Amino acid sequence: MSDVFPVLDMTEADAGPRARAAFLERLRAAVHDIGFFQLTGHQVTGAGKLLELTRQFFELPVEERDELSILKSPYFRGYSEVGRERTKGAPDQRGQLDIGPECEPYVPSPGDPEYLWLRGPNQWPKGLPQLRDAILDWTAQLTQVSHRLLRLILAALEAPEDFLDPVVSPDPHVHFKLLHYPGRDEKSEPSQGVGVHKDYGMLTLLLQDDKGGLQVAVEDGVFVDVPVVPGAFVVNLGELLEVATRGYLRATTHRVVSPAPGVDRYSAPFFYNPRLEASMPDLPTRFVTEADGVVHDPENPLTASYGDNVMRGMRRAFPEVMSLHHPDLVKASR
Ligand SMILES: O=C(O)CCC(=O)C(=O)O
Ligand SMILES: [Fe+2]
Repeated sequence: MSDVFPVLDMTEADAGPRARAAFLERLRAAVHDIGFFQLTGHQVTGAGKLLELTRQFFELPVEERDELSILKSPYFRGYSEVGRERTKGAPDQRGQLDIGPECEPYVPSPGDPEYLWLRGPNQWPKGLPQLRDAILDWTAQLTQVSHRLLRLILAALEAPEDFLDPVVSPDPHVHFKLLHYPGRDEKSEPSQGVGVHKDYGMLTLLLQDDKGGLQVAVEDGVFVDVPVVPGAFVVNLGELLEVATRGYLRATTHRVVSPAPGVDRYSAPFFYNPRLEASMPDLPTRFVTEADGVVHDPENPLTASYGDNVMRGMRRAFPEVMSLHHPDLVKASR
């Protein structure tokens, strides 16, 4: 399976012109052919500690986790118990903690774009005080790696490396989740850890433990397992890069199958996105002329506006947060 998901060593991009050219060629093939790869040589530290803290978070007493319930946050931040988040209308069998850039509480004014509700504070567990610093350190490191990787993807497409800098600078709207997939019930069929979807933004860097369960649709309805490569991030592209290249860059559909009974899986995806207010420009690359065009899902029409896309995703994923905190927006969309 390692041929399906290439392993790319980021240090090769800085190992002289020949190694760099070979790296960029492999990167271009990966982001065009499958839209998923494994990234090593990223120099990020703290993965073991973060996975251990993730496990400890989900072992906190349920009342402590519920204190951080996402239902308390108009900003879509906090803890969701198994079954709260929905993908294509069906409940996902995973618990999660949703985190975004740390901001003061922000209340948009009438007439402001709805997506400004995504600005606000995170909720942190009192019983695991180390978690906040570990996550802020992790997301700062991953923001840098993602930015380097985005520039390498642009270089691989023979576009100016800094072309997307104004879209992400100075404050990309990063999104981070801690995830716990409990084992399925003894007698049930493999169940929806997370349902079939594409990611919204530009790049996802996933840290996973050694249990596996992430699957990618290599063709319609044919899913293959993503192997566990110790020390690597699983990287995939989000819908905005697909839109910006008329489909040359692939945002590939994926899902997670719940672990076997008695097995717990932990993972932590980091989503690298534009600034909330940014619109995604078409990428100036000759490769788009070879592209087949974006396959639009009529149930999820995409626009170039990151904020609008992500807010639409939040409406679907967290309908209770919408009806509790944003009833006027629910009414407006009917
Ligand atoms: O947990 C995983 O392996 C993947 C999670 C995922 O695809 C997502 O949250 O968008
Ligand atoms: Fe995903």
